Amino acid sequence: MSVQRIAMVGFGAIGQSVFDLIADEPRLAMTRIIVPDGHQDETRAKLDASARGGQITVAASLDLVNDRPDLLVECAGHSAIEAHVLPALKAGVPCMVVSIGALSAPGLPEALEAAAKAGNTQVHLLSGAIGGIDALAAARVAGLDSVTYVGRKPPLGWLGTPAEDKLDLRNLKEKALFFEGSARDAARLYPKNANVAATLSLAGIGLDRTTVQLYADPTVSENIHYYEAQGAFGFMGVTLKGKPLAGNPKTSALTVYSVVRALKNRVSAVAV
Ligand SMILES: NC(=O)C1=CN([C@@H]2O[C@H](COP(=O)(O)OP(=O)(O)OC[C@H]3O[C@@H](n4cnc5c(N)ncnc54)[C@H](OP(=O)(O)O)[C@@H]3O)[C@@H](O)[C@H]2O)C=CC1
Ligand SMILES: O=C([O-])CC(=O)C(=O)O
Repeated sequence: MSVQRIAMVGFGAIGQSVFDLIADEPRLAMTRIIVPDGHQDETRAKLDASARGGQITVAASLDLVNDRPDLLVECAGHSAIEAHVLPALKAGVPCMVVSIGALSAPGLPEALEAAAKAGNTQVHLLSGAIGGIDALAAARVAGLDSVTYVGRKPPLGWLGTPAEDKLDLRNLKEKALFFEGSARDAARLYPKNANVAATLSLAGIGLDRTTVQLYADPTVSENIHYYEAQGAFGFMGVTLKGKPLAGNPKTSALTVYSVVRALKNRVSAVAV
């Protein structure tokens, strides 16, 4: 299998961990890291400290002419999908996307599909912090009746969200429900925590029919995701207790491993 030249968008908690974990795979060559203007010196310094930085360009945008990647990996956020993923797809570069919550914005899933079709390529929506997406998407083939999702995180994982207006997060003593509604409303109100709800919706029965409950829980240290699906296939219930990443407590470490798995599968003789 030939070496894959990879451009990665975002060098935050996920991007840096992915960079470290693919270091031992010579067929995955990171050639460009795209970060916002003003972050380039800081990113360069981190790369130089890693001893692998010499071959890598740090820039604010893609160069599809002189430095065309074989693959683009997005680990950044909503704006990166519009700024970098859509143009890469249109130019025929396959893309992997981790900011799935962004796809709850009206029109964005359709825009991604149109861009991939225009470039005759594919966008891979990664499973990120949740598991069982293969089974859920397969179950959809026979028809799903319901998908319900319950998200539970330590109170500080909800700082900076509207949960702060409903709960005293720093002094919470017991588990508290602060949102109940559709995945569409969950994604609108809690966009930075909407990745799992949006992933389940895309694999299952859509944003309006997927029901969501969100809890802050001072008794847990993990990000706990539970969902149930019912349909012609039978029933499934999945619990995932994800340890948070040190660099960002809102993000489960499993998200990083899902990116690494997808990248390694691209260059492995056997993909699993
Ligand atoms: N699918 C899933 O299950 C999960 C998905 N995620 C999503 O993954 C993404 C990354 O998460 P995480 O690494 O924890 O977040 P971080 O905030 O730690 O890192 C994101 C980085 O991307 C940068 N960035 C933002 N926009 C752009 C852009 N347009 N171009 C280049 N760089 C950009 C940010 O820069 P700056 O600091 O300047 O904004 C920041 O450095 C988020 O969208 C998050 O919601 C997270 C967890 C689970
Ligand atoms: O657990 C995670 O990494 C992220 C999460 O809850 C979400 O965005 O839905």
